[in-house]
Amino acid sequence: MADRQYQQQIMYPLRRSGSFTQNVKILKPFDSGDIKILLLENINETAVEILTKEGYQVEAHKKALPEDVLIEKIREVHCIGIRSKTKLTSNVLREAKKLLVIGCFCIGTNQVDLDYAAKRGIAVFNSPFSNSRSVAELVIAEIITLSRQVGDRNIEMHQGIWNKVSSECYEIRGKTLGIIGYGHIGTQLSVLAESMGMTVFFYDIIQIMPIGTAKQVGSLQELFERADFVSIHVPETKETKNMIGHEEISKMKKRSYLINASRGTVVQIPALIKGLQSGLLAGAAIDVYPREPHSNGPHFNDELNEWSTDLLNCKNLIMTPHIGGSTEEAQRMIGIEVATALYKFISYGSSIGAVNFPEVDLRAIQVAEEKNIRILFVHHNVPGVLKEINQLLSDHNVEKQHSDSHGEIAYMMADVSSVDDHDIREIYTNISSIKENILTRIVY
Ligand SMILES: NC(=O)C1=CN([C@@H]2O[C@H](COP(=O)(O)OP(=O)(O)OC[C@H]3O[C@@H](n4cnc5c(N)ncnc54)[C@H](O)[C@@H]3O)[C@@H](O)[C@H]2O)C=CC1
Ligand SMILES: O=C(O)CCC(=O)C(=O)O
Repeated sequence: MADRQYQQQIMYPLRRSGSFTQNVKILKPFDSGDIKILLLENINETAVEILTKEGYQVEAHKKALPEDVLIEKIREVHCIGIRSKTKLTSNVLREAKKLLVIGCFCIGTNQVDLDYAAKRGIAVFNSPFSNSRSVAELVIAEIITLSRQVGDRNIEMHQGIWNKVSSECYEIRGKTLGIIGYGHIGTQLSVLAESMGMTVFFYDIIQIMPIGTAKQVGSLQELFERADFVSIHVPETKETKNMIGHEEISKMKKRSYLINASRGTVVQIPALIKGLQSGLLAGAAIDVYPREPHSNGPHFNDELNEWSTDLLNCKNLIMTPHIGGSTEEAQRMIGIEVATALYKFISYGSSIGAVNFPEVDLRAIQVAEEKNIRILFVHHNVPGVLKEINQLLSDHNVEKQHSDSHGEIAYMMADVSSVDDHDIREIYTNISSIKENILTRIVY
């Protein structure tokens, strides 16, 4: 058996995936040794299984790591998987000398410095909608719970207090829901709310086709004037930071309800507390906070956020520990989806679905194409680079090539046939010496 074929079949026997046909060649990296993966924040077991089966070394932790430990560990790994708590700032990423790819096992990617990662040639993947339904269902539960003051009755019963009241307890049928951010979660919520007899209005910065009989409004002001319940489903951006403060809350209908399961920086909590204390708001539900603890335990206090005690003392306030997407179904789906994107990028170079990177892919190399190699080249997006690379490859047969750009960076994949083992290093050295090179890899 030829040496390369032997390595692929004997040394990498686990690197097989159900999504690949038998004729597809299992590729292995040139010159990067064993691939090490660090998974944090209790990422679902499905991801651990998929990545281990690919032959990678997987280290999984249940919690987020303190920044100094994170920096220590990130220096050694090719891939890191996180959820919403781990902050991958430029300070942290600067230390990541071997890092190829980041997997956000969630929807939000605001915890990662996406531009800095791209400039370093590090692709970032997320799971754009696998937990959307879970968030929407939680919000529906909260709308009913707030409307019936179930949270307060539950606390009282746990204290042995029987307090049977109907004052200010309502059905949700016939009430109006105002959704801010009509994306994956907002639209799911819209459908569920309408099926329970609510009228839905939404505000979004882009024009969106309404689902069912929901209607888009032109301003937040209009939404606040109409809505009995306001639920926020925007990403964390410069524009959404502190989006809801005293001024916005004062425009909401008297005795309305505010729900935030988006990001903790979107609602100014002191303004929310004031709205609840003054009686303007009849209740609120909060799943996300400006600062969230790194691990489970008794960490939610004034040291973490200075207003915690005031918030905890508010009436008809449901507080949950960022569990909008925390269901078995969502976590399983996210585990499969993100882990699959990660191994396809690491082993085959496909960047389809990356959030900060040009999306490039090539059809698979077949087992019969024994001497084919795949060049993966991330470079600065300036004129003349492709000419240079194609000159370097002019003595070889480029079977297929795909290139695309995203802002300042570009990514090229090229499959080259009939390359002898001793030529691989030379190709690698030549390409990675191009002035505009950010990151060159070869898999074969
Ligand atoms: N609590 C939890 O566990 C979870 C929280 N989330 C958060 O929810 C956010 C939304 O998730 P998806 O619906 O999947 O996102 P999405 O990207 O599908 O939809 C977001 C919508 O917000 C709109 N938008 C952006 N900026 C806006 C602004 N300034 N004003 C009004 N609308 C604006 C966008 O145009 C888009 O239609 C995520 O970015 C994440 O931060 C997501 C999943 C779970
Ligand atoms: O489940 C998580 O850790 C984070 C969920 C979330 O906020 C997201 O998907 O953006």
